[in-house]
Amino acid sequence: MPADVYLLTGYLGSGKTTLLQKWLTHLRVQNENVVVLMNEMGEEDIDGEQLQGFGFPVKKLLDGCICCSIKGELTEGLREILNSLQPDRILIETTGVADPIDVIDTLTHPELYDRIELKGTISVVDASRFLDLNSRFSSTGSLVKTVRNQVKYADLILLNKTDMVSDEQLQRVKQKLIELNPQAPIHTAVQANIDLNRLQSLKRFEHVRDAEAVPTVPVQKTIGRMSTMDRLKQSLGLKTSTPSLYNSIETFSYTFTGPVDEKKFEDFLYDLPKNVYRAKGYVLFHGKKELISFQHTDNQVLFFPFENFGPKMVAVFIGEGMDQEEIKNNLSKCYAQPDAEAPCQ
Ligand SMILES: Nc1nc2c(ncn2[C@@H]2O[C@H](COP(=O)(O)OP(=O)(O)OP(=O)(O)O)[C@@H](O)[C@H]2O)c(=O)[nH]1
Repeated sequence: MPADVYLLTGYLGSGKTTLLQKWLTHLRVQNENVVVLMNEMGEEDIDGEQLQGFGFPVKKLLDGCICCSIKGELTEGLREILNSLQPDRILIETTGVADPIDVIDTLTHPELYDRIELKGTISVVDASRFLDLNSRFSSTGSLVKTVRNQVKYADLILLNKTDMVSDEQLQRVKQKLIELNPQAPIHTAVQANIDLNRLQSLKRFEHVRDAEAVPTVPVQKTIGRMSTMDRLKQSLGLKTSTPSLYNSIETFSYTFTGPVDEKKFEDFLYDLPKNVYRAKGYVLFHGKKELISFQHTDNQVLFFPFENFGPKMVAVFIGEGMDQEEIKNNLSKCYAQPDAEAPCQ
């Protein structure tokens, strides 16, 4: 029996790991043989730590994007998983900047054809940022394209973070999603809450829609957007005319040397420049014992106590054209505690 494969896509910080955590909790109860394959940019594995403790093997492909630079490693990684673990299901979480079309291309490769069955692509969309990311005026061309492809090639759209938008904005986002992908059902959610049986009964190119959605216009999805010339150029190691977003996205990490001041660190994250698209990691605050998992997107900063003390105290930054020195310099100012307040007279 081929293993069922589900592809989780969606822009940086949209809620993919949050969904995965819920899904794994559900699958654990069902006693299934599941393997998670995670892809993160950069050498530090932040999301993988969040998936420990579910009792399933988590395989990691770090420091590259499975849609382009380490595409070969995806095929290799899958082959290894199939041979050694013989799973019933494989859940793949892509990086937030992966173009799903290239990953789908790999998953439907003849070599893997009879060993896996791609059940579908689930796209997690951040309702609070989608319109902005989709705007050609505020995003780079390659970013817009990736964000759109993440929606276009989805078999199910999880419209997440609806707690952060008004009803009016939510309707505008939905309208845009339907324009991009009239076929995929849209599920609105907070904290990626969805009936998980819906995910598991997912079918590629399904036509089921929410009652509230407008009538659908069937479209033919195509796989492989690269031209023959580009494929030839790529096989020769030459630059193609369709550079992926990954080409311009960079990451760097910073290892903390001790605890930082909570307020200063929060301000530092809120003040990160716009070209830092995502920051996440683990940190210790002065006067607190537990490790904190922090999450930053351009409109949200969150701190959660993290019970597992395993991970390193490290911050990972993802963006374009980032001034690393400036960011590290500002971060180093967070170590000092503010002077104790003068006692009232
Ligand atoms: N306000 C709000 N926050 C959410 C919601 N869903 C997830 N989050 C938070 O958003 C942050 C990012 O969520 P993740 O699940 O890590 O996002 P991701 O897509 O896996 O991020 P990357 O892997 O870095 O691309 C976390 O701190 C979540 O707790 C939601 O519906 N509303």
